[in-house]
Amino acid sequence: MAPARSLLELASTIQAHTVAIDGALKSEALPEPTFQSGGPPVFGLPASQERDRVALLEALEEMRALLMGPVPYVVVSAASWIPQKLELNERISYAELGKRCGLTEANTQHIVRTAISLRFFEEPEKDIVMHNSFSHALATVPGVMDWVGFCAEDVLPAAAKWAECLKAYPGSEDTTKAAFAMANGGQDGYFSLLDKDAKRQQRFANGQGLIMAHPARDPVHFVNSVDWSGDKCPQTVVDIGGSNGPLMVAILNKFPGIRQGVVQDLPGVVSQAKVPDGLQDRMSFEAYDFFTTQPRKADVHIFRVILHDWPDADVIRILRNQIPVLEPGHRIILNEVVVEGSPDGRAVEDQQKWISDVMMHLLFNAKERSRDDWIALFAAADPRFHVESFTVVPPAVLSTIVVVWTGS
Ligand SMILES: C[S@@+](CC[C@H](N)C(=O)[O-])C[C@H]1O[C@@H](n2cnc3c(N)ncnc32)[C@H](O)[C@@H]1O
Repeated sequence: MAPARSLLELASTIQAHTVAIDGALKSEALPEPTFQSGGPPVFGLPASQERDRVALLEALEEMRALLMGPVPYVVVSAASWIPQKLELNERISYAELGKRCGLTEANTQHIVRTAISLRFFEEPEKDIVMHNSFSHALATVPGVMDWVGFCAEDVLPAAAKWAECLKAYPGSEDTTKAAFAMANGGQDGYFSLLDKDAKRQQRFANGQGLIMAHPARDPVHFVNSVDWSGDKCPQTVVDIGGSNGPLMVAILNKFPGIRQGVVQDLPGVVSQAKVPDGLQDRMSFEAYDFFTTQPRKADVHIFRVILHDWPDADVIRILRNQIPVLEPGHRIILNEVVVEGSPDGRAVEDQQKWISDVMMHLLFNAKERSRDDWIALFAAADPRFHVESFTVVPPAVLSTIVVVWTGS
């Protein structure tokens, strides 16, 4: 654990990074973030400032924690349909908003005032409510409500079952014994339940799209981390569990030498996905279940934030299913969080990784893995896999793990 900084040290760190961010906003003529209605909903800071933004958030979080003490935070999943019932700049009474949402005036007031305390909505005059930029973003930014819905309806009920589940199935690595399964009838693991529910599956894909577009997870970090210059550029690439294809689009745009890029996912996902204009002759989608033998030969098979969703025994099955199409020198490339030891005090990044670890456990009975865990898993799947390299360049949070097939 890094030593705590003094209040004055923190204040000067905050000052330095704020000056850097302010300078970047001014030099690019970008607006400042604001809570005011009509303000930009997303802080559109250039990617070059991501390190300053994270360092600033870390210093602020440390300062806040020091000043607040061990006060529990209460996360309120305010009735998620409310933001969509209000237009930008519209001012209405709680009674009218309640009518639109099918809630009583009093319940609406309780929920919205709690949300106001968390910086969503505002009350410009007594008992009148309107959007601020945060609540308007909930109603309008693509993927935000899908992510809120996933957290409220998939994650929270699982979280409520977690303690019971840990006692009922200690140490289980079976997805059908995860807290999510327990909260949903105990028959299916997460993805098999989603495969029977097209709306929920689409909600997950949209929410995931939003999260994966975050500057720390942007596909740009993957394409910058692979050495595919000149002769090293693969001809054929398959992205397994590639959802609606954001990584493949970034790959094909950066590497025109790639002849064919195939995105594989479950049938319900690929049937909704579209190849963007300009990539029709190089990119395609195909249905493939990675618990069956891989049918498609390629120079590179990618798994991006896939294997952390699965317990060790399932990962081993998934990896072995790829072997029939591998030739010597072919690569499997992972893009995954790598956790090392106990959190080292870099609060923002550590919290993201360890909260993700908890989510993997309660949804899938899976986990985030260390470098040694990944090496051991490939060795257990087949000793002919050689883990060649781990690369992560901050502000990326996902490591690129290159694995070479050495068998015949
Ligand atoms: C966490 S998301 C990752 C999506 C994408 N790779 C990315 O980087 O955003 C997991 C993906 O695995 C897919 N998936 C789950 N089970 C699968 C299976 N048995 N076969 C193929 N894809 C599967 C899901 O549909 C989902 O798109």
